[in-house]
Amino acid sequence: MSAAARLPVIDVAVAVVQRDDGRVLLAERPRGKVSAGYWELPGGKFDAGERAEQALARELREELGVELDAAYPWLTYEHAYPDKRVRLHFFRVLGWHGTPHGREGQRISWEDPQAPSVGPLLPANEKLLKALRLPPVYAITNAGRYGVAEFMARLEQALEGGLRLIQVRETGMAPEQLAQFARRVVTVARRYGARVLVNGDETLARKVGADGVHLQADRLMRLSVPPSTRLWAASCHDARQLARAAALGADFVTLSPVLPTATHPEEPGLGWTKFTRLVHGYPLPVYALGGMRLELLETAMRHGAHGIALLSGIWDRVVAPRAEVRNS
Ligand SMILES: Nc1nc2c([nH]c(=O)n2[C@H]2C[C@H](O)[C@@H](COP(=O)(O)OP(=O)(O)OP(=O)(O)O)O2)c(=O)[nH]1
Ligand SMILES: [Mg+2]
Repeated sequence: MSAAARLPVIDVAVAVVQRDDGRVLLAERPRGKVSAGYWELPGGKFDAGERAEQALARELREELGVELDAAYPWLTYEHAYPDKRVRLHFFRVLGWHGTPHGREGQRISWEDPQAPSVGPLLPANEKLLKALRLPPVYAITNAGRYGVAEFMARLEQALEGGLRLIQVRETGMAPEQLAQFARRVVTVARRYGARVLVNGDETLARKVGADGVHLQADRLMRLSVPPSTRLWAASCHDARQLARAAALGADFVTLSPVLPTATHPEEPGLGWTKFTRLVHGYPLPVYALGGMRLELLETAMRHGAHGIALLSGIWDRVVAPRAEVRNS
């Protein structure tokens, strides 16, 4: 056992307070506390007998003078400092009242998680910022259903509507056709700053200039070394697979099937209760997959999901074009 593993773990509730414009509330650690001068997300240690949500509400009141109305559990991960280990229980704070201000004399600032202008941040927060850069919707291509030309039009429409993360998965295409299709998806995604993962094939992902690879669960379980692409994700269906993805350091996972799907309507799926149980305490962002519709995003988040993954529930939808997000 390493020295760090022997240190007791301190549970900490941490608030991800995000405005509609995506900016996140960061606070400077006050003078006199450990790591003074570092910037962090507001929060603090559980008091004896407190549950995570209670600690979160109390810390927001004490540190920022705001009352918590609604928070969804998000990631939970541990970080080892030289002299201690902390288990950070992150929550997305979606409702609060009052005006946040530094009640302990600390500076606070609403920051773009992509490029915070304050710092240094606590080293433990790096993973969190990476997770924050993942959008709420992950769309899986379905050109087999529409034909490539029609699909590309729908993809463009979804990108106009704000889609920023795509998985290329076309089981019916021959290799050359798939490569050509994946290239087209990457080209159009780039114009919107959207990221693309290719299902199952690292070599193809590199060849077409995609951001990474998305592995099926059986590949994940056989893997000894994680893919070296910028981004990688895996499909999980149970606790063992989730644990494996976490151990290998995936950027995110999908967990499925949550609800009955169009292709397997007779299968009940995990249901939200089991989904919540599986993702409770999990360190990586989880997209709920299976029977999802855009309307279910908030339900999924309430049950601990980072977001939702959609295969059919997105392309059928006519998304109103928003001229202002076009950056081609
Ligand atoms: N609040 C917060 N703490 C973090 C983050 N990342 C991280 O490693 N930590 C660590 C730093 C601290 O060792 C611990 C939280 O302790 P704290 O000093 O905020 O605790 P507290 O608010 O209860 O303060 P106190 O009662 O000890 O004065 O967790 C983060 O993003 N926010
Ligand atoms: Mg604190």
